[in-house]
Amino acid sequence: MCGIVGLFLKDKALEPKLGAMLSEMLVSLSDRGPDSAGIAIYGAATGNEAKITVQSPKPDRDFRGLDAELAKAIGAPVSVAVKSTHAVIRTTPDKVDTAREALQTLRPDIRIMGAGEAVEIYKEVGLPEAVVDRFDVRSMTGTHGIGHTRMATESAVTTMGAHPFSTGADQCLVHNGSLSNHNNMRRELIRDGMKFETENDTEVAAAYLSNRMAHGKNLGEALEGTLSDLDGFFTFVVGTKNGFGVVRDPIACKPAVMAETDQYVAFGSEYRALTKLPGIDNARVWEPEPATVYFWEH
Ligand SMILES: NC(=O)CC[C@H](N)C(=O)O
Repeated sequence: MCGIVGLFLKDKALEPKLGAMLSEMLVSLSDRGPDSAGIAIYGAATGNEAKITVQSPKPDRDFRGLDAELAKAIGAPVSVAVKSTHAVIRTTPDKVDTAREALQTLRPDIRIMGAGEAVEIYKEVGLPEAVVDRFDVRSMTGTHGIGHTRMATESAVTTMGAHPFSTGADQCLVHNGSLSNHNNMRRELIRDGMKFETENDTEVAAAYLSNRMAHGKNLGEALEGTLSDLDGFFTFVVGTKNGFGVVRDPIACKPAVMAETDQYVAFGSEYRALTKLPGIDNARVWEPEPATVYFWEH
């Protein structure tokens, strides 16, 4: 099982409702995965601000005074917006790597969920409803987003094992399925400098795409590569700063449905995830083909 959703807006008028629509879509698939849930929301990048979403098992201790300590350590302005166990740290784009390093020393228990100019990632153990409430995702505005509710097949049920997995700036991925060559692929990617936080197969798929894009491929080309380089079952839904992509393995045994109108492109593991979207009755609705890459960019 596992339930995945994605929503890529074309109509700016819907942006204030992105969090509410994506939350509704994910909650409707709760029975596909009780272990953990997560959502990535992309807001418009301003070009002069970067965001690092972090998680702490002890938020009261770790987030208190962090803004001033981190600003001093990296020599740049920092703000910290706390939401339950997560916080979004904002600083200047050139300081993201320095800030990540400084965090390891200042707050060793903090985990990084993702970073970039546009993305914020919220994920925890528990059902979608609880996760969406805890992080007030329904009130979030944005241009596109992806979400996941997990029934674990690989690796422990932990915050870090929850999807979306983010392995590159503004990149993240959710997955329904299981990969059979992820250990070999992980070793190959580590040899090429990629870093891993978990034993999870999906993290390998995310890192594979980040690695290919770091080598100059665009999102569509990187997704195409999964069809020859990754073995096993997969439906992937992927977000980048401006883009949104979908690919299914050649057998495509995991359910998937897409809908497109003038206002949005939407993905759901099942049609019930799409039923509340505006104009769905007149949308073009289709099952994405096996071994076929779909992607959209703003
Ligand atoms: N049921 C699934 O699709 C699981 C996805 C992935 N293999 C995981 O364990 O997280």
